[in-house]
Amino acid sequence: MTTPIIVGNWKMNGLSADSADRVKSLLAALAERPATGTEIVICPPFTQLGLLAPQLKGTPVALGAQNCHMDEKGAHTGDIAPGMLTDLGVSHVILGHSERRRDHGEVDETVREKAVAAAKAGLTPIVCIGETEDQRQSGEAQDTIGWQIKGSLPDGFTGVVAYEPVWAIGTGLAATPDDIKSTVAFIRAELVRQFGESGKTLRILYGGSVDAGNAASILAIPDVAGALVGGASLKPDAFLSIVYAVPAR
Ligand SMILES: O=C(CO)COP(=O)(O)O
Repeated sequence: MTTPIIVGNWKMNGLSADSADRVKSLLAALAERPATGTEIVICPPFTQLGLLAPQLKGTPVALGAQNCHMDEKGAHTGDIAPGMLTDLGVSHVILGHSERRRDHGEVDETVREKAVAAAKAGLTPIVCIGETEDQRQSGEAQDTIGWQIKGSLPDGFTGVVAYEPVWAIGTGLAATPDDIKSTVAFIRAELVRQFGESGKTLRILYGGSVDAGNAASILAIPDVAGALVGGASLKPDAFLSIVYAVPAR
């Protein structure tokens, strides 16, 4: 059976005090009302990982990073190796987010290399794919996603795929459940084409303006295993509403 997964991507938000408070609120609520059977991951900025790791140890909330390098170590000023993340107790890593593709020249090939390195270090890669508004308008959404799947996911991939239409990120305009359903069906078909049997069980998340109001309708889509949440993950109440909106399957 597929384990649902809700991932909070804090992006470039969080100083020591507010991060610790946010985690404290999450843990207190989850102690009162556990979300048994749902994997919950928060991905704060690198600077918070070492501080939050002890707070999260032994709790139902796992710790993720927002990027990593593809090399184990070496002359890469300002970069973080996968093994440095596991060393802190990090278990997941977001790779190929559209904001990194946009701001840092991240391309499918580097995402793939990072996914290999992350898995080798014992991290679960969460690889992001999704079309821009221009690609959508010009009818290239599926081609784009198809290429991203081929290019970003390495052989033997066992991580998580996050479908995040770029136009839906941070806009308050989530894709409609019908659109998500048809795109996820396309992604599933591509995964099966690329990976055979194992492509049938890889988890697919949706991300892009998921909030407390729309989470239930998105998470009810049969092949959507969870959500990658940006803005709403900074508000414990909203994030918890999304966690609790996971349907029993
Ligand atoms: O990019 C996202 C998560 O990775 C989505 O961000 P928002 O939920 O703020 O739209």
